[in-house]
Amino acid sequence: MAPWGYEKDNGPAHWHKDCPIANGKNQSPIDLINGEVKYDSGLKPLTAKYVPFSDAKFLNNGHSVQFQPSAGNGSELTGGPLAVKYNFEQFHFHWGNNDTEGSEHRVDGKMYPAELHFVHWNSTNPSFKDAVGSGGPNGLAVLGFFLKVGAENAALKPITDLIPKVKDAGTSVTVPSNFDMQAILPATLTDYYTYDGSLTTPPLAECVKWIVFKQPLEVSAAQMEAFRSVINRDGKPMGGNYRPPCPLHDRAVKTSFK
Ligand SMILES: O[B-]1(O)OCc2ccc(NC(=S)NCc3ccccc3)cc21
Ligand SMILES: [Zn+2]
Repeated sequence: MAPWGYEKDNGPAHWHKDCPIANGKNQSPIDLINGEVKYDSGLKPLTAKYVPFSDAKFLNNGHSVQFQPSAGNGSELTGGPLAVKYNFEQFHFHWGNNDTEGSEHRVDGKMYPAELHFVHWNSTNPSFKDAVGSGGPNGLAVLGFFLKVGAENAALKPITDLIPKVKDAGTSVTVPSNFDMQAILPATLTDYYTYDGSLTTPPLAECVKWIVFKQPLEVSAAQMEAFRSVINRDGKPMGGNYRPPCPLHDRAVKTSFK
C-alpha cells in the first residue's frame, strides 16, 4: 500500500490493512458528547513545565507540521489524570481546507478548524518508542487544544511564521532558541475531557491518555491560511489531515468541569 495519508486511495478507511488495531475498541479521535460525559471531582489541574530548547526543529513530515526538540529536553507534564511524570516529545497540528472542518476530536458533533496535539511519554519508560509499545493507555499523555479563528496567537506566531520554510514534505528548519513553548498554553490547565484512546495516525497504538481542553485557543485567519499553504508528500495541500471520529464502545469520557 502506498504510504498512509488522507487521500481517497490511502486515507483512514484503508489504514486497517496495515494496522488492524484501526478497528479496535480504544481508538481516537472521538466525538465528545456532553450529554454522555461524567464529571470527576478527583481530576485536578495539570502542570506543564516547559524549559527553553537549545536545538529544536520544525518539520513537515508529509502528514503534519511538527515541533520536535532534541531528546531529553527536561520538559514535563504531571497532574490531572496522570499518575506519574510524562516527558515532552513533540507537538503538531491537524487542520482543514476551510473553517468548518479540521479538528480530530469533535464536541457534540462540532468540528473546529484545527487541533493542536502536545505529545508526552510516560517517564517510567526508557524512550518514547518504548512508551508507545508499553501496552495499556498510560504510555502517552496527549494534550489536545482546539483552534478557532480569531485574534492572532502571539505565542504560536514564531511557529506559524516558519511554515513557509517547511512548505514541502521532508523539509525542516531550526527553531530560534528563544521560542517560548510555555506561552502557548493557557495559564491554568483546567476544564478538560479525558479518556483512554489511541494515536490518530498509524500505527494507531492504543497507548494514549487523551486530555482535550474545552476552551479553544485562537489563531488569526492569516495563521490558518499559513497551515493551508502546506503541501503533503503527494504535492497536494495537507489540509484535511484529520481522522474521522471512532466508536466509543464501552469507554467513559470524564470531565474536570461540571
Ligand atoms: O494521534 B496523534 O496525531 O496525536 C498524538 C500522537 C502522538 C504520536 C503520533 N505518531 C507518531 S510519533 N508516530 C511515529 C512513531 C510511532 C510509533 C513509534 C515510533 C514513532 C501521532 C499522534
Ligand atoms: Zn495528532
